[in-house]
Amino acid sequence: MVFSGSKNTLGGDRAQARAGAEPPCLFPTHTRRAIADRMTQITLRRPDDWHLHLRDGAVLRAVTPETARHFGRAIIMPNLVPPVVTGAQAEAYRERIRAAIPEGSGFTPLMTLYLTEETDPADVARAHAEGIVTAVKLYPAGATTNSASGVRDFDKVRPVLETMAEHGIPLCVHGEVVDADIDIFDREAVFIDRVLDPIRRATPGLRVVMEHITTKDGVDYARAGGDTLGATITTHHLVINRNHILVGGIKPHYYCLPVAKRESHREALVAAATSGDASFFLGTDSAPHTDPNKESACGCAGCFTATNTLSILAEVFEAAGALDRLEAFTSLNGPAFYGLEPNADTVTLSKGPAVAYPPKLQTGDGPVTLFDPGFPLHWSVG
Ligand SMILES: NC(=O)N[C@@H](CC(=O)O)C(=O)O
Ligand SMILES: [Zn+2]
Ligand SMILES: [Zn+2]
Repeated sequence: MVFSGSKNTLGGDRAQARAGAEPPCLFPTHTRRAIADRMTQITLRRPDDWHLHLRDGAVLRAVTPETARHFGRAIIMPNLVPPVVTGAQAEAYRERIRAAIPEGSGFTPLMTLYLTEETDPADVARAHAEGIVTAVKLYPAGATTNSASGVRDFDKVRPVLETMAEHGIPLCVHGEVVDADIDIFDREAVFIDRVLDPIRRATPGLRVVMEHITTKDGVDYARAGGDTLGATITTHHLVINRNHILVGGIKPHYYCLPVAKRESHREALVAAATSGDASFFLGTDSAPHTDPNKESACGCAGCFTATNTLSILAEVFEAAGALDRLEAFTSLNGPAFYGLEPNADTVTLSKGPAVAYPPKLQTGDGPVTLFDPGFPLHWSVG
């Protein structure tokens, strides 16, 4: 990562800010201004998104350019209707995505298979060996959007998981139990104890990504999990807690799964994302639903963040005094976990007057509201 000033300059300023001291006026005004100006740009290896929903049809065509504009690669979620369950279906879906990528973009979709109790281990191994599929996605049946075909009996998928461990194919996990007697705010923590930990113990070597973690429990488990365990964190879970959804009237555009938790959990997520720890990397979980499907008596879960994610993340990292660790989270830790090189090219973020994003993305199926972080965004990309 290149700050337009040196890292030492930034570190020095931060140390002074912490000590409450004024920066010393050792430089003539024009030199000081030049240093300040240089602090307002950061150049990062081009980010990747390790958890993304592109959907299909008209929505796919509308949202793909939003991600392709800033990101080098993305792990594409397979929860279409019907889901992407075979290598052949993943290959066909990849073609539809490629057709929606704007001319001249270097964006690469990395495909996943939707794990079912009928998944054929040989098909998974073949699709991975042929470079069609990067990972396999585990949805507990009923846990989230389009998860009805997911797994009910985890013993039934053991042969697939063993094949994946053998071939180094990562398992991406939506980590929530679905038991009616488990409170929705506890479902992630209970999943770790009852499902995830037993799966990892039963299948040593299996590489697992805990997707979109929302709790301190998730942070602690991922941090202690060693080289075979990683965790993605979304943009929106770094910004909102459960009050944002419920206080002052129900806010459907802040409803996603796993549902945002209390503030102390959000703080644990920010601490993890900004720590530089290689266990944690960006997976936006940008999940477009059209407004009528969100603003409904039974609204869909998902926040659409592809368009403004990098601007929001720069604000979050700046507020945490951790702009120098943004690149690890967006661009380095993810490729390292997936055994890939970081992107060769870069993006530059510049700080200036507040950037205005249109509140909605228009699609052929209707408008999709962008996630509103609730604070002004001063960092723009490009
Ligand atoms: N995160 C969400 O709230 N929704 C996702 C599904 C998922 O990632 O669980 C979706 O597909 O809409
Ligand atoms: Zn999920
Ligand atoms: Zn998702």
